[in-house]
Amino acid sequence: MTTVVAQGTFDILHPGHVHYLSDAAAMGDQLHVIVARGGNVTHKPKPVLSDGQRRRMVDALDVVDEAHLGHPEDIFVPIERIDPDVIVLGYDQHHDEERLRTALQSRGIDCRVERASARDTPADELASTGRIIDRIVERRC
Ligand SMILES: Cc1cc2nc3c(=O)[nH]c(=O)nc-3n(C[C@H](O)[C@H](O)[C@H](O)COP(=O)(O)O)c2cc1C
Ligand SMILES: Nc1ncnc2c1ncn2[C@@H]1O[C@H](COP(=O)(O)OP(=O)(O)OP(=O)(O)O)[C@@H](O)[C@H]1O
Repeated sequence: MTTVVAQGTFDILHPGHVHYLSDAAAMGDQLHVIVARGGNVTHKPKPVLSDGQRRRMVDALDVVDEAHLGHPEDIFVPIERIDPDVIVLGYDQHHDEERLRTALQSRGIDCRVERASARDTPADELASTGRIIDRIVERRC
């Protein structure tokens, strides 16, 4: 049984998220997803939706076995509990794979780090939370 972990903010689900999570699920038998706490999202605007709503929506996806809210302070606490064989990063996520491997080793966590593939977005789709919000502002405000 290969356990896989994916993680992200997942604010306003879109086909890019489905692609990432399907790719991650295909790398093992069981997919656990860690949903970032809004308070820890500092590299882009804070999520619009609450921590609980984002977790519930990810948990409802077919490819996901279980979605967990992230830890408020220590990102390795949920990893230690889930004990994955593989962590799959999104194709464009800012985390440095080598630094993550080193940090996992120093915590005594034995797991691989992989990257999901990118996806070509069809012309009629918006596969970006930021772009969906821009479209809403443009059309509804
Ligand atoms: C292995 C790993 C575990 C993580 N665990 C948590 C966590 O427990 N709590 C949290 O708030 N963020 C956690 N994060 C960080 C968020 O998921 C991070 O903000 C996310 O990578 C943002 O991605 P996005 O910009 O694609 O949404 C973790 C990141 C990694 C790489
Ligand atoms: N079009 C896409 N193709 C492949 N993966 C994607 C795509 N869109 C998002 N993802 C993956 O899902 C992860 C989580 O997405 P995230 O919550 O950051 O939303 P986002 O839509 O990329 O956000 P924003 O557009 O506001 O930067 C991303 O880091 C990325 O790896």
